Parts: sequence; C-alpha cells; structure tokens
Amino acid sequence: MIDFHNVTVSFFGDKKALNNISFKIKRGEFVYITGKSGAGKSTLLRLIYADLKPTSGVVLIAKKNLNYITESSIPYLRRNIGVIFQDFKLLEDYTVYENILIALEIFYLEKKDMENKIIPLLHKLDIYSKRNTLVKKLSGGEKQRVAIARALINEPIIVLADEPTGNLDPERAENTIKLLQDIARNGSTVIVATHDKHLIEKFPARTITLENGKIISDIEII
Ligand SMILES: Nc1ncnc2c1ncn2[C@@H]1O[C@H](COP(=O)(O)OP(=O)(O)OP(=O)(O)O)[C@@H](O)[C@H]1O
Repeated sequence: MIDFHNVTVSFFGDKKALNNISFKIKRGEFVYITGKSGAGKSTLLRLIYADLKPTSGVVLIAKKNLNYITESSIPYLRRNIGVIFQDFKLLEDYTVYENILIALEIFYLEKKDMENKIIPLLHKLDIYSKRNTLVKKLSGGEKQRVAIARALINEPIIVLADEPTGNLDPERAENTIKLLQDIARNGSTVIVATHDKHLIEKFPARTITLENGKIISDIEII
C-alpha cells in the first residue's frame, strides 16, 4: 500500500529532514512513527499526503509513484486519505457538525442519510453534545476529536495522524488509539506519528523509530 524507496528530503543545504529511508506498509496495518521532535515524523506523513515531494527516492502509494503525480490528480489521492493534523486545520467559524458535513464527499446523499453517517461518529468521539458549537469555542482536546471525526467520515483507505493524542487527557488518548486500531482492523492503513512511549507500550504495534531523519529501528509486534 505504502512503499518508500531510499527517500531523502532536504529543505536547505546539507540538512536532511529524511535521509535515505526505505520501508513498506501493508493494507490494514497499524504503524507508529516515533522519534524525538525534529526527527522527521511530520515530513514522512507529508510525503504520503503528496504535500511534499522527495528530493530523491521514490514514494509509492497503491503502486502510484508520487514523483509523477500532477497537481490536478492530488485531490483524487487525498480523497482516499484521512489526515489528522497537529494543528487540526478546522474551519473555526463553523460548527462541529458543519466541519464534518463539509468534509463529507457524498453531497448527493439525502440530509437524513448524511446525518446517519455523521451522528454515530460524533457519539463515538464524544462530541455529539457540541455538534452545534462553533469550533473556535472548543477546547484543544475537543478540536482534536472533531479533527479525528473529519478524517474518518469518508472511510478513507489510509489514515494519517500527527500526534493525534497530544491535547487529550490520558483516558481520551487511549480511546483515540483504540479507535484508530479498530479502523485498521476494518481494513484501513493507519499511521500514527507520536512521541508518546507510554501509549505505544500500552497499545503495542509495529513501530518505526526515526532519529535525525534515519530509521533506527522498525519493530513488528505479532
Ligand atoms: N518546511 C520546512 N522548511 C525547513 N525545514 C523544515 C521544514 N519542515 C521541517 N523542517 C526540518 O526538518 C526536520 C524534521 O522536521 P519534522 O517536522 O518532520 O519533525 P517531527 O519529527 O515531525 O517533529 P515534531 O515532533 O516536533 O513535530 C527538522 O529539523 C525541521 O526543522
């Protein structure tokens, strides 16, 4: 599903955000990307999302070489990728419900059918009671849960999460990881960038560790 071949990303000069990394992730896998701040985790996710091209090497997503992807075909790729950004990227002046509705790709659905998709997800993420609240009035943890709901609404093939538990209390953080692991069990490929070692220990899964842009370990949990 995701295949990195000798991928390097240089932003300027000799400093490499990613330095010749290779790995493969299968469909339905749940993988942690971990490492200290600045190790290259977000850069790796940005490559998968075609927000960035490698300076050298190849990134294949479902056998498609992203070096050759055209600007016009990027939205098609992204339609299949749910992303939970570190800074949420929500529409602050819209309600929780509207944020998710806007993300819903299937506009031809009846209002009732759209509600039937959105409302169970709001309950699952414990934000149903905030559905009519403007996002700008939410706490950081609530915004994060809206961002997660928005990423999942279209049942994406790939889910990318950059520190999805960063603003959450421990119980909510654990529930979020459980939810993301369920999503992987249902067939989506889920990649979680985190530096939370406690969560990884509690919910073990394959863990790729980056240090200064290099993979220093890739441990499978069976
Ligand atoms: N747009 C950019 N321009 C220049 N340098 C960048 C850019 N984005 C990232 N970098 C550099 O690349 C390296 C890797 O950054 P990246 O954001 O991928 O790390 P990270 O592991 O996600 O860190 P964090 O946990 O703090 O989010 C860092 O040294 C960072 O300063």
